Amino acid sequence: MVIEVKNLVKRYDRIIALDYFNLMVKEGQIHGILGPAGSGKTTLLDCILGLKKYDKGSILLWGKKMDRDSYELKKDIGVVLEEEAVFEELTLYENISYFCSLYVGDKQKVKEFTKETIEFLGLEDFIKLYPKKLSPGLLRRLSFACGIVHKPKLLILDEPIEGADPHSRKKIMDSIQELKNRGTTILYISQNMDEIEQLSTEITMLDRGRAIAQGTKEELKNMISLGEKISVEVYSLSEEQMKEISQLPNVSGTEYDNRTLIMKAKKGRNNLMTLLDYLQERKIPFGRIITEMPTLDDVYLEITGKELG
Ligand SMILES: Nc1ncnc2c1ncn2[C@@H]1O[C@H](COP(=O)(O)OP(=O)(O)OP(=O)(O)O)[C@@H](O)[C@H]1O
Repeated sequence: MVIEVKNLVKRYDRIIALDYFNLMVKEGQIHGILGPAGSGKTTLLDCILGLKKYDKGSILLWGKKMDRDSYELKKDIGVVLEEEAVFEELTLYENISYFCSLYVGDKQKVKEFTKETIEFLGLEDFIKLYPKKLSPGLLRRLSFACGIVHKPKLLILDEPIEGADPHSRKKIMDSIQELKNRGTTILYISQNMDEIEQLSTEITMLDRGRAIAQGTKEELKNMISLGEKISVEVYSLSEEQMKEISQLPNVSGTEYDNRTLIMKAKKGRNNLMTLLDYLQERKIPFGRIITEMPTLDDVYLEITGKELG
């Protein structure tokens, strides 16, 4: 196990930021931590990195306890935070090289790793620029480069693509996937369900410091009763017809807005057929049909009663 967090409790006076929180991250996984603002993500990160003391529980990295001065452990970890932590007085090249030299002693290796990382993130054309001259997307790529240049075995990412343009987002997301393919273990902390869904092999959902659900995205989606969301373009529907639709078998919710009927159905076969049969029998004209499987937001909503935000 790469990360093992057991019954972690962290309080700030009366606020319980982590409430008997458990997490297991296996080697080679991308483990996503998904939770809204204030759910305890940053606190968890600080505790794992040994930057904050906690009240109860234990945290082990590769079976060892991490402290502020656990240098041997820290050199195997790369961290990329939401806020850029680069030096304004160093160029892009110098920043990446500096972060590498913190963990890699051999000067030739530092050069080699720096060059490799610059190519990996497509930063060749910007090596002489100072951070102030970089676009937000390039700055994100620079931060990411500084976090991975020493080839850590564990990469901890906190909202790593927040504020980046689509091109830089894709570049970073592809790099994360590639690092995983090369065997890096990744903890991906975010409020964004799409990023988590796209990358994670395993997901932990966090609500008020508690791990409310853990598993693969398929397992999480199977935990809830919602099976699918069917949207049908319908030009008009009476209240009576809406009521009848809401009483069809398996239907758990209906909405009609902007000429679109949305029917939420529990897991089961033929939900779409049942609805279309109803519309046809009543000779109600309809247009485009879209069926969607539950999203991680639906899972979060059903378990906590709140949206991810
Ligand atoms: N230094 C602090 N003193 C008091 N309360 C704090 C402190 N840091 C965090 N908290 C509280 O602890 C809880 C968890 O906060 P935390 O920042 O870990 O959540 P988060 O999920 O990272 O949120 P965000 O995405 O907004 O950063 C929140 O209720 C927050 O207000």
